[in-house]
Amino acid sequence: MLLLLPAAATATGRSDEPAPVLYFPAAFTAAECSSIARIFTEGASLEVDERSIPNLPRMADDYGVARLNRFDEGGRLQAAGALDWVYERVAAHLSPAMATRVLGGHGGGGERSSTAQRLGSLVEFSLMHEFDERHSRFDWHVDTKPRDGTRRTFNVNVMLSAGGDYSGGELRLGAQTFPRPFQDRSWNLPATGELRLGAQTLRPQQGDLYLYAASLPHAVARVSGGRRRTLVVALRQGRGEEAAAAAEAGVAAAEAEVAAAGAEVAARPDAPLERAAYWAETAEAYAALLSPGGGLATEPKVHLLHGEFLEALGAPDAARGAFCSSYRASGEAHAYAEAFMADGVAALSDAAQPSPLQRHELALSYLGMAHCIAPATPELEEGLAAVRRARDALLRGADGPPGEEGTVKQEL
Ligand SMILES: O=C(O)CCC(=O)C(=O)O
Ligand SMILES: [Fe+2]
Repeated sequence: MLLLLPAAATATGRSDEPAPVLYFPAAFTAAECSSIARIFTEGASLEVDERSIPNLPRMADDYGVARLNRFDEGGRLQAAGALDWVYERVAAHLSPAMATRVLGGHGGGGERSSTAQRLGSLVEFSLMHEFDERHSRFDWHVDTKPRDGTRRTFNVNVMLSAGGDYSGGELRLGAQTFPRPFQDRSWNLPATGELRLGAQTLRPQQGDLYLYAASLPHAVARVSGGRRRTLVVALRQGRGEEAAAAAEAGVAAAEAEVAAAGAEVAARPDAPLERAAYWAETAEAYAALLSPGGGLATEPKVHLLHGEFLEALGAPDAARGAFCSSYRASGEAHAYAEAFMADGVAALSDAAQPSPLQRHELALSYLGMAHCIAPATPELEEGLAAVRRARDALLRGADGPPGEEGTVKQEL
């Protein structure tokens, strides 16, 4: 069944390369799901992954991971061919257009292999996720960012557990909605059934197969009981194919598009931007997801991920804007702005700073942050202007007006 979604394009007029989510209900039988689970429980190593993910300064670190991974250490299961039938099944669901989209072209020469072989050759790793009441969460995250060197492209997931095996544990995914036939299966579809980018809450049935870009934000909601198992296959781009793919997609055009979505992309000669078209799509997806109708505008963590994406892209100013949006999305913009403002005032008399100029620069960065979080705050604007004047006076030299620091503090 072909569900390649042609949509995100509408925002920019691109019609060829949507950020797709491919969904295939009942791609595996219950017995096959049990076989996959057995392959991993018997042949893979058990990893406990429990982490708290650092949040922005002053925000509580309440994002985290608590999961069990049955990891195919060193790709042993894969090398032994234990997963070949799984790759074959996945490949069998991909139309030629989808296969090209997910697995890339066959650039770089070499034998033209079957879709399943090609898929197998692009597996970065395979694991089985296990969530239970103790290992119950995997908060908003992405699995690849620009210039991270991973070449990760798509996540392939198979839901191995039956609905009655666990409670909670929905997959939240910033991606496109699915077409009408799946409307009755708790996809968050708009009533009209049109395609649009947004926040999806998926409750896959046992055996369902779904693929989505690893750069899109996603999260596993808390599992409140039972055991939830999923197969996770991480795909990457083939080696030596970037040049061919880039020539095809037109890197310059794609980079311009990324830039348009993420403000100025600073030159990063240290680490060239690979897969520009992939990141252009990701930028587009974030813009849509975080727009008022996109469904994720109120998720502080997704704004933070957006900021990290823009930072990695080389657009620090746009990244700062996204971080400020994260504070705003918390619903406590004022409290955060006030706290940064207090930091700014304190910086003016921070003895740890070696000079008055440095005290002012530090104060300006705090006040700038406060202003970015709460732009329409008159006293902040006045304070910022006052500190800027004092800093400029310091820059002009010793002939600046005396007592600026004191005056500024009073103004603030
Ligand atoms: O639903 C799951 O268990 C996996 C989701 C995920 O984060 C991934 O496959 O990368
Ligand atoms: Fe993930």
